[in-house]
Amino acid sequence: MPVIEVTDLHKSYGGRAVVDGVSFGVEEGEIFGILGPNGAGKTTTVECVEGLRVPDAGRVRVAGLDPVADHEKVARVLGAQLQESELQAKLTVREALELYAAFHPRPLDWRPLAERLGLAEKLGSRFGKLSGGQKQRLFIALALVGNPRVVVLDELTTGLDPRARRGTWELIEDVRAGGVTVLLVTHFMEEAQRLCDRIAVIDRGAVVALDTPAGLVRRSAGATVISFTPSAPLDDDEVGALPDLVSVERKDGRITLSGTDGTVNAVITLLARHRITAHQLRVLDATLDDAFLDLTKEKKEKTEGTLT
Ligand SMILES: Nc1ncnc2c1ncn2[C@@H]1O[C@H](COP(=O)(O)OP(=O)(O)OP(=O)(O)O)[C@@H](O)[C@H]1O
Repeated sequence: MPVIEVTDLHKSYGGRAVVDGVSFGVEEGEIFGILGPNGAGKTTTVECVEGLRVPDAGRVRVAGLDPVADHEKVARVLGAQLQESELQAKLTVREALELYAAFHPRPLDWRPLAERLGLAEKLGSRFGKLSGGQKQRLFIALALVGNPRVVVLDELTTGLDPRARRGTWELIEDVRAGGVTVLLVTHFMEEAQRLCDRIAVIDRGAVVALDTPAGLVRRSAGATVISFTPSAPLDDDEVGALPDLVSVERKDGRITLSGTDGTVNAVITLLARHRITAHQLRVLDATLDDAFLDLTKEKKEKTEGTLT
């Protein structure tokens, strides 16, 4: 049974549906990502999972519990990243960690957690005096200190420098290795690709795709791009007839085609048949970025610059 179940969730603000029939299930021990453009309804969805918002319709369960009706029980199994307004400016880092540990029956030892998140030097500092990245790291520590069964991380590493970001990814991988289920909202494709077992892409309040990161990339319309400068002109009709062709661009004698592996093989066969040499040949696989842009219907841009 999934540890998080969201079924046909609906939520409107002022008559405008921002979550419009979202369903997904997260298995125990999974890292499940939610990706989507700004305003897609991701935070609203996870806040319904956390019991911070009351759904208009639909069903949400965390470890079999209703996050609204069983809020206190859910709070014992679920750790969530706080919003800045939820912590008093005068609280020190140590006090915040001790306070949040005290809320839970079997908390983690907060000292190694603070050390791991680079907060050991800041234990005596007041929350209001921390930098944005230090606050963010404290929020991650507070989400984990209760030793939760499920942790919800909304924009986990936003505002962190690259070293802190990588350290946080390793921490989350270790947390998962300990059996914790992670629900992660992110805008960083590298983060989603590295951490997530499965990803739901939400656009305009609805799940438009749910798959593994590799599965999402495979669905991308122009999953493979081949670019080259032919030694002699290529016939338009023959290019247009290539299998699985998604787009063709010609610029300054260079041709860029997107399609599948089949398109690439057919181009190579076509070139060989006409004894045309492909100068500066480049073949690129699509990334999660490409899949995201395709799935959320934004204009995909594969420029010459990215290929050379
Ligand atoms: N309390 C509220 N009252 C009115 N509208 C709201 C409220 N909270 C969110 N919204 C609106 O609902 C929509 C979805 O917001 P939500 O925060 O869920 O999106 P998101 O996908 O998390 O976006 P982002 O990536 O920008 O954080 C947005 O248009 C937002 O302005």
